[in-house]
Amino acid sequence: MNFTRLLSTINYKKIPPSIFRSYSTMSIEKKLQSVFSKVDELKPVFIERLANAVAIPSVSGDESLRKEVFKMSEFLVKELESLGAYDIQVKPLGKQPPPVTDENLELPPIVLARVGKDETKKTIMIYGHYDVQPALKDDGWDTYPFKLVEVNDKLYGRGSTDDKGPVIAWLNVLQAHKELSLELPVNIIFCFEGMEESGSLGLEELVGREADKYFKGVDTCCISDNYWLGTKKPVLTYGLRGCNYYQIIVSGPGADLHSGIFGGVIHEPMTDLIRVMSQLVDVKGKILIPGIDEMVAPVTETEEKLYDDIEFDVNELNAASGSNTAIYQSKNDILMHRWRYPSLSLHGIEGAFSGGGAKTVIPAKVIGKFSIRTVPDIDSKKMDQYVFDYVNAKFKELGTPNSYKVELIHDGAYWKSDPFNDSFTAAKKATKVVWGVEPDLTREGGSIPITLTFEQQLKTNVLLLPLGKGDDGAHSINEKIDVKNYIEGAKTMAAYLHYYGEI
Ligand SMILES: C[C@H](N)C(=O)N[C@@H](Cc1c[nH]cn1)C(=O)O
Ligand SMILES: [Zn+2]
Ligand SMILES: [Zn+2]
Repeated sequence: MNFTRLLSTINYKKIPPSIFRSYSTMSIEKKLQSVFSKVDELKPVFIERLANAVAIPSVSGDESLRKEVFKMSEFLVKELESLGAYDIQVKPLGKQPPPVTDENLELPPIVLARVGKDETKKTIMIYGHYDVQPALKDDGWDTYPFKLVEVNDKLYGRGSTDDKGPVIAWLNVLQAHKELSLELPVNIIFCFEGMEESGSLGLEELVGREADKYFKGVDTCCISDNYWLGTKKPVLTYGLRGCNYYQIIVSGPGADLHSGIFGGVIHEPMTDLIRVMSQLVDVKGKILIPGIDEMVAPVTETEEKLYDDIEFDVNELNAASGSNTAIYQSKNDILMHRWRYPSLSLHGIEGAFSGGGAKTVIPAKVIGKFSIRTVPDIDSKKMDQYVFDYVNAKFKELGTPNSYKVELIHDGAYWKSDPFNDSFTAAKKATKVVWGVEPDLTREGGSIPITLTFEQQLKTNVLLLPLGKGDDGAHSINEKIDVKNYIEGAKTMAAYLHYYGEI
């Protein structure tokens, strides 16, 4: 039975009014028992809802798929409407700023929605993103990336863990409450964006504009858009690295050329680019651009001790990467280099020959892409200048007549907070009640560009409540979320709302 048909079989009017009265005297634990049973009962519906979301290839980084990103926003609006959200606003963000191929490309909208309007209750702002990373079957996926496939209790598909799984899990929490006719213990404001994987363009300005309007009265923010550190233990997260993404454009010849005719007699753009890109970082991950490491905050004794309690080892890293390629073997080194030191990664070269076979071409124009993950206390603007100066100096050393340009595509700030506020307390209780263990407190190596803005603009704290495991393969091939994490994750979210509501 499809999801819409299943919903239509439920007659909400037939629920006796006595149910509403009985909840008011119930303990949180009793209410949660009902919610958990309902979540278990609705598992097939929840999986189908995620399948419908994954089927929309909402890749924000691919201009040709922008209409799919819009379609995904419409999908969310329909789901929110059917689950009782109100004041749903689809906020346009205007045109995508350069660098962009189509100057008229519209940014996907921000979807805002409210659930509950009880002034005696606290208000939680829940953020998630409905865009995904690119994915092609030919990248090496075992199955078509935009069809959710269940194998051995794991749900495979692009966005299953990042971030459609968690976004849909919040909607599942609404449905469980609705079907139980159980009032939510807090007011919720949803904020879903469609450009997170491409630098959250336009969102910061929107948050600034709406801070005292739509977001007025927010007590805390909760984001489910990262992952457990390993595969066994749930975590709560209090830090993120930032991300500044750059491109280097090199062009020379008027067209792609025959390497037999022009090889050895002209300056090749690709040779220049590779020479410069190879001088950005060494093979052990050391950033070669002067000035960046010098801005990193020193390690304190208190911080050093925090790593001792965390469950993780190099085998978990190797398992998640599917290799034995770790640079560091000790837990502390791995965690510090993932969480509190910057890293520079080379991502690709647009315009380079990348197919099978042996095409003998000299590409006329190539664009190298790389990013730097930033940490406290790196000054983002200063770092940009160091990058530009270094790349320009390296090109000058080449003495090439090819033209070159280095530019920032997007940036997003790092964020670090204190994991000892009411929101973390509620999430710790929720984790314990669902998973039976205390969560580890972690930082995340990835980035969620808008996090710091929420904290600053809404003058509140942010909790990261990840659902998926460290081996989910976010951004990689065969991305998945375990059915258990998806279902127990929804329970954890629900329990978090109830415990936060009672504080
Ligand atoms: C952690 C989050 N799920 C994520 O994947 N964030 C992206 C954000 C980003 C920044 N620039 C481009 N994308 C990431 O960390 O890569
Ligand atoms: Zn992502
Ligand atoms: Zn994400």
